[in-house]
Amino acid sequence: MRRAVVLQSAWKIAKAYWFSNDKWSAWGLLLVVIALNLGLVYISVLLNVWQGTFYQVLQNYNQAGFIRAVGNFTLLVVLLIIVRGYQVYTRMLLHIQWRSWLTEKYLADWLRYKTYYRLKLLANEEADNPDQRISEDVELFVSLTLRLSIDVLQDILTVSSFVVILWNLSGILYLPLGRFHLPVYGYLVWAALVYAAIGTYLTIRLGHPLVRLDYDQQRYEADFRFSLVRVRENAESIAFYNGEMQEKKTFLRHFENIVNNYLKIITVRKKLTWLTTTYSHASIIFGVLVASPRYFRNQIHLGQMFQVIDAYNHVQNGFSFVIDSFTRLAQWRAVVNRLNNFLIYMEIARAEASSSYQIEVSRQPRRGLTLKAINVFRPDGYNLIKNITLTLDSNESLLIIGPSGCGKSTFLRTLAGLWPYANGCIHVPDKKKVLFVPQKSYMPLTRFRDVLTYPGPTQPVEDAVLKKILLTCHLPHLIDRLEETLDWGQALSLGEQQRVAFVRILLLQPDWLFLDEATSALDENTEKVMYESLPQLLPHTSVISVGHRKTLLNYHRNRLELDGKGGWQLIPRFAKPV
Ligand SMILES: Nc1ncnc2c1ncn2[C@@H]1O[C@H](COP(=O)(O)OP(=O)(O)OP(=O)(O)O)[C@@H](O)[C@H]1O
Repeated sequence: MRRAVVLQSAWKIAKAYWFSNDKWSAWGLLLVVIALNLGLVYISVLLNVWQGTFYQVLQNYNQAGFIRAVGNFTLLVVLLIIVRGYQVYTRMLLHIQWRSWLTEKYLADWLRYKTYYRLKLLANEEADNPDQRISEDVELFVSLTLRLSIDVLQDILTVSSFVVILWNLSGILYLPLGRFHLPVYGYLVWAALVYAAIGTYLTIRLGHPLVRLDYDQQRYEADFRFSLVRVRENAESIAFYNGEMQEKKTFLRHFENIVNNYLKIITVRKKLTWLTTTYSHASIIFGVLVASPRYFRNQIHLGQMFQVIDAYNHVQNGFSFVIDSFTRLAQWRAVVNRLNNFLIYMEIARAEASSSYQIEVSRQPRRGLTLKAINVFRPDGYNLIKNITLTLDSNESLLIIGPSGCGKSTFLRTLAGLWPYANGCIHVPDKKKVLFVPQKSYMPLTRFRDVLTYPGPTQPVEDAVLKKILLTCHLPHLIDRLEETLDWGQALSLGEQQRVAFVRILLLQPDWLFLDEATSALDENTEKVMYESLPQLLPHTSVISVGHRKTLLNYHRNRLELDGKGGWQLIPRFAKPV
């Protein structure tokens, strides 16, 4: 990204907080930090003046002046310690307030309109590892932005104050030019400026590759972490396949990227360290050398000589801000780039895939579900289901069947509003509860009671009700484990998890229920019990299922057959309701 674009993007990310509802406390805290910084600069100017006095009283063998100078020094240092402590405290307070606000914003954006799901469909590496963006990158952005901006401010203040001191101590230097002597005002300032400009230029040239390398390093680290997490999540499946060697290869491939990139980073860092060490050490003697002509001509005394050296160092440090902060700046650019891309891809994911893909959803007082000219596509544009039009009254049931890969699950995703690659019209009944149940339901890491009521009941569910439903769903052995917290997704068998999904259905009592192979792991008898419990306990619920098993035909009155080439056929009322 170009520099202007980086600044624009950083401003876009930062602006939201500084103009949010929290803006008054943010600006207030920032003002306090700035005031404390001003205080620190002022104290360092006083310490510089103190140096002049101190070395002069030493040179003059003035004991009373010496004792007074030691007393003043103690006072100044105590003040410095107190101000510095508060400066660090307020700066960190501002940091955590800003980070909290930004994290909440990113979390809300990521979860809004199912963006977390849509981002996965984009399958773009720029939108990868949202966990890293929200945890690490937000933290880095806040800490680096504060550090860089407050440091810049402090450096400008320091440089301005000490330039005045240096200017006053510089006097006029006469440069011999043939028979003339050219007067140079403030030569100590110009010398510092030229010295810092050369150092800055060299550092930028040398350190520039770090921007890309730091960016890649963060990405490789996140990919490596993610590959480890995947093995943890799929431990059993990998163990059955004896896939350890394959996994090891994947880990090492990701880790190799980390190492290779790191080697490139350390090569650049080595050169940069040579340059910055040379630069900072040379600057000490450079300051003395530049100030020495005036000292040896007796134009400044020893105290002023030390004052020049001290002021010179301050100005040097101020100018060399880019050098000291180069790696930080590189990191900051990379973080701004990543966060900006994340924002852009979240917006893209939320937007329609394209204007040709648009599902129009209207809510109607009628009780049935109507689909008009619905087309469902794969992301590559292949038309999975063409022009489907049908109406399903409430209390009806529909089974969707067809060969594997023909688009049954994708059709349900379209009806749920998750699938962006579709067009047509859907009229859905107004104010009705709708529930979609996938083949493998999500089991949060929480108490079993909360797993059953996920995503959270509007009213607490009584134990007696829970126990009764657990019995209905053939889960009697779990009745005594309601308070237990476990990784239930790992602990329960797939069949048990599917029965947990039925517990949720019976608790939620939806008006429209969509089941995507929700009984595929159950034996036929248990499947029968589950399906038969629906009309008995939820007589007003319309059920739409996807499945392969012939037995499912017994529990649905209508059938929709997909052929995988776009064709479909509705066979109404082929079976008796159970
Ligand atoms: N996120 C995706 N990216 C790319 N292609 C996808 C994605 N999701 C689904 N598809 C493709 O869309 C087609 C339909 O998939 P879908 O899961 O709907 O089939 P299905 O009929 O439910 O299959 P099965 O009976 O095996 O569960 C498949 O070819 C699949 O590869």
